[in-house]
Amino acid sequence: MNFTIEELELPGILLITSKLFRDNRGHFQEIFKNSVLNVEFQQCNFSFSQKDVIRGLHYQEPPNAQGKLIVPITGHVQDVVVDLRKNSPTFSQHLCVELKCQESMLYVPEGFAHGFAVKSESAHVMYMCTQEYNPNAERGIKYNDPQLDIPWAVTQPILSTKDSNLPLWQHVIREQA
Ligand SMILES: Cc1cn([C@H]2C[C@H](O)[C@@H](COP(=O)(O)OP(=O)(O)O[C@H]3O[C@@H](C)C(=O)[C@@H](O)[C@H]3O)O2)c(=O)[nH]c1=O
Repeated sequence: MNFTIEELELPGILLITSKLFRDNRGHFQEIFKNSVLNVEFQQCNFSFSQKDVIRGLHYQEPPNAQGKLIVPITGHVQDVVVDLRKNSPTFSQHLCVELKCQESMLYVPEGFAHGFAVKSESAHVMYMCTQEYNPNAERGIKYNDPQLDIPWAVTQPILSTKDSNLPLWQHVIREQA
């Protein structure tokens, strides 16, 4: 078995490591195997970001909610998830996980908002999604929402205009109630 999987403090969030096979050419690594993580993916994305970028916090509304396998291809990111599952004992709680290329990946099931901050000079991040992108279902929460109080590793982030204007947690929850 080339993988180790550890469920973290928020139920359903899986930290995944995969064995690195080194040889005289370089190295080889498995990223995903259906027998290890029994998830069906519908889309695969790839983004490049410079240091101090924060992307997030993003999610899609059901029935377009996405589970995501986050794979840093280069660099080092602080990955952040927020539990949006109303019936979850950890509803509204967040988790920050350090992800380094070749060392760690994260599986984030449906029902979480997701984002990351780039700690290295740059980072290429690939992520596989269980549902296709749907701009009408796309939602977000302001990364620095005071109620969520996430200890971001980047204090003066580079953001997209869209992410600078995301609503606060209290408005998101009110809309969903
Ligand atoms: C996410 C996405 C974006 N796009 C387009 C929309 C937009 O014009 C451009 C850039 O989109 P965004 O600014 O939303 O990209 P980005 O901020 O990188 O969005 C991503 O952030 C991370 C944290 C996630 O968890 C992802 O699910 C996704 O929401 O790409 C697609 O065509 N397909 C997609 O699947």
